[in-house]
Amino acid sequence: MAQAASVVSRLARTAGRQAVTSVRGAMRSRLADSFAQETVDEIFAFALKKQTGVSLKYMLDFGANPIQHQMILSAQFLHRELPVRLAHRVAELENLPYGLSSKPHVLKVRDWYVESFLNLRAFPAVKNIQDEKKFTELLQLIYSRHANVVPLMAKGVAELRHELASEVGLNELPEIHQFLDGFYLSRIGIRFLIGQHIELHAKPMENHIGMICTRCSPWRVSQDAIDDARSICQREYGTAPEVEIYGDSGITFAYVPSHIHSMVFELVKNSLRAVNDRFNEQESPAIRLVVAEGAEDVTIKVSDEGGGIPRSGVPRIWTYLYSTAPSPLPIMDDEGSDGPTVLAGYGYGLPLSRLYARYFGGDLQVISMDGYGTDAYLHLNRLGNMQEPLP
Ligand SMILES: Nc1ncnc2c1ncn2[C@@H]1O[C@H](COP(=O)(O)OP(=O)(O)OP(=O)(O)O)[C@@H](O)[C@H]1O
Repeated sequence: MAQAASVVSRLARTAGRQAVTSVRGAMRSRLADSFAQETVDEIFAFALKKQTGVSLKYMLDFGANPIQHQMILSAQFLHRELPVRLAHRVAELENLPYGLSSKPHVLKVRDWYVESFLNLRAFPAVKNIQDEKKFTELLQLIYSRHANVVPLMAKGVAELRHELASEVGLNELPEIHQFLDGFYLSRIGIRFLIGQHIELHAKPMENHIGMICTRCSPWRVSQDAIDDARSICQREYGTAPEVEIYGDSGITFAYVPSHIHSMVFELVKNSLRAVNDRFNEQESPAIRLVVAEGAEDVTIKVSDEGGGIPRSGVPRIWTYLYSTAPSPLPIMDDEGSDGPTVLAGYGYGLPLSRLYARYFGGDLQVISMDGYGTDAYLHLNRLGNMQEPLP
């Protein structure tokens, strides 16, 4: 697992470096159309700085006693680190192939990154708890500004796919997938760091250090995710197959419950759809979810008898915008408001869930038995001492 994650981070770092070096000319000119030369130069300089990763364990040790001194240290770290990470992403967004950089939705996302970069750079050094409080307000603003980045990027990529559909399928555009993987992975990291700092200010919850629950129960979180996925399935299909949980209900470990929830939700949602589509009105076999604890990982397996995935289609399930569900397009309005959650259709569920798992050194594997069903293995790194993968 650690090996897989380090390969991801190595690939992502290489891609990031290439983007930064080759972007020099294009970035300076396109950015200069919308921003002052001084801003362009500053972003360019920050895009060449090295990003600094943290581990879940570091966050746990650091946030165990969020005394004022630590809050200030955390704010100082973010004040230094976030502009570097944002500048790296601006550089990439300016240098995308096939004209993706000039798509209005992508430009809008880029402008959010530039705005947040400028806000952070304009903020004076954090020296005391008053500065730290104001800085946290800025972090809140940035956090909500970027809330709809995923749907907006999806819209830009969907537009590109539509344009190129006659020449080449998006699945044949590995650069776009590599970019999106790195971009979304970085976003997960940025939002986790900001979210963690903001949460340290919230009313303390038992066994919680910010967003991390030190006694997170994968069983309980999975049960919630199952309930949520089944209720959406019920709404769409009028019925929802049973989901049975097996394994040790007493397992607890330090992890971010909201991450587990969203990954399990996606997996169960996929299984519900497959089983429902295969069995229609007939009585369907239950989906089985197993929770197991090993020395390194907590693994959650979701197995269904929904007919599986044809072998030739398996690599495509990891690509963005591949879905066999009828598209719920228009994806979202310009502001990216999601509307009601639907059971499937964007093709983001699996690739994004895998990134969430990899962010903390875990992984997601999907093994299909065509004609029978699918097993998804979600490996969660229980030690959390992996360094963040940094694209
Ligand atoms: N358990 C499964 N059984 C059969 N096919 C599956 C299963 N899980 C995934 N797939 C296939 O992989 C495709 C991509 O899945 P993914 O979760 O990435 O996107 P989606 O569910 O179509 O859309 P969304 O972005 O809303 O999650 C699905 O459309 C489906 O064809």
